[in-house]
Amino acid sequence: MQPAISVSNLVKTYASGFQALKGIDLHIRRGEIFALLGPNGAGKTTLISIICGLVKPTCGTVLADGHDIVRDYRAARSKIGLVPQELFTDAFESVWDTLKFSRGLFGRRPDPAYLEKILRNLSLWDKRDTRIMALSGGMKRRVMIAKALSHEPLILFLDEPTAGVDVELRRDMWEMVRSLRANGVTIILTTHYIEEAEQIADRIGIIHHGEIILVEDKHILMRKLGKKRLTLHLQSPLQRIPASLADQPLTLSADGNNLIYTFDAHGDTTGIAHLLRQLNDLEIDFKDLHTQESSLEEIFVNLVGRHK
Ligand SMILES: Nc1ncnc2c1ncn2[C@@H]1O[C@H](COP(=O)(O)OP(=O)(O)OP(=O)(O)O)[C@@H](O)[C@H]1O
Repeated sequence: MQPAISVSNLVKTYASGFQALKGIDLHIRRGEIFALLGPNGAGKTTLISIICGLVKPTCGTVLADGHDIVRDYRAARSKIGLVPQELFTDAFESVWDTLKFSRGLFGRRPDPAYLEKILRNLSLWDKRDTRIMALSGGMKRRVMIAKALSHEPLILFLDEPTAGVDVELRRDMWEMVRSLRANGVTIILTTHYIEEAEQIADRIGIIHHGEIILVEDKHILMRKLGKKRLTLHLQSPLQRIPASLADQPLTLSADGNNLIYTFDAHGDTTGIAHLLRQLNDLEIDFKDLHTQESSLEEIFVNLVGRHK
C-alpha cells in the first residue's frame, strides 16, 4: 500500500545558511500513529511545515497520499489537517463560522452534521456561537483541532498538541486521536512528553540535528533498546560500592540504602545469580528487591546522548 506520507532526501537550508534538515527519508504508514521525537531545534517543526506546504524545501520530495506537495499542492494539502504549535485564528469570528469557512477553503461541500460531530467530540458545541477571542486558551486549542479536522483530512499533524493543556483536554485529545485512527486517519504527532508517545504511538521516529536517527515500532524499540533495572533494598546502608564489585554495572543511591543493577533484559544471561552470590560472600544482605523496565524517555535520552 502507498504510504500516507513519503519523504525522500529532504533538505532545508534557511536563508541564514543554517541547514535544518539534512536529507530526510521517512515513510509514514496509512492509519498509524507516528510520534516524532527530538530535542529542541532538532527540525520537527521544519519537517512538518514543509509537509504542510508552509515552508519551501531546498531539495527533495514529499508525497502526501501520493500527491507531490510542491507540484500538486492543492490536492496534497486537502489530505492534511494541521494543528500547529502556536494558536492563531480569526479572533472576531464565531467558532461555527471559523469551522465552516475552513472547510470551504478546501473546496469541501457544507456538512453541518459533520461539523456538529467534531464540535461535540471536542466539547465545543455549547460554544459554537461564541467569538474565538472570548474563549479560554484551552478552548482555543480545541478550536484549532476542530479547524484542522473540518475538511475531513486523511492525515493529521499535531505539533506539540498537549503543551500547556490541562489533564482533561489531554485525555479528550488522546481519546479523539484513537477514534480518528480507528476511522483510518493517519496521525503524526510531536511531543516533549515522551511518556505520551509511549502510551499512544505505534511507531517512533527520532530526529536529531536535522537527521532521522531511528524509526522503529514502539514495542520493538523498547524490547531492543530497553534495559531492566534490579533494585536491592539493603538491610544496612553502604558507604560505597565494594571494590570487588567495581566491574559490575552498579550504582548506589545517595543515602546508601539501595544498590541498583542494570542489565540487558534480552541478553543470554542477566548476571543476577552471580551478583547475588558476590553479595552473599561480602555479607551484604537485602530486605527486598524489585525490577523495573526502562521507559521510552530513558531510551530516547540515551540515543540522543550518543549522537551528540
Ligand atoms: N526561519 C528560520 N530561519 C533560520 N533558522 C531557522 C528558522 N526556523 C527554524 N530555524 C532553525 O532550524 C532549527 C530547527 O528548528 P525547528 O523549529 O524545526 O525545531 P523543532 O525540532 O521543532 O524544535 P522545538 O522542539 O524547539 O519546537 C533550529 O535550529 C532553528 O533555530
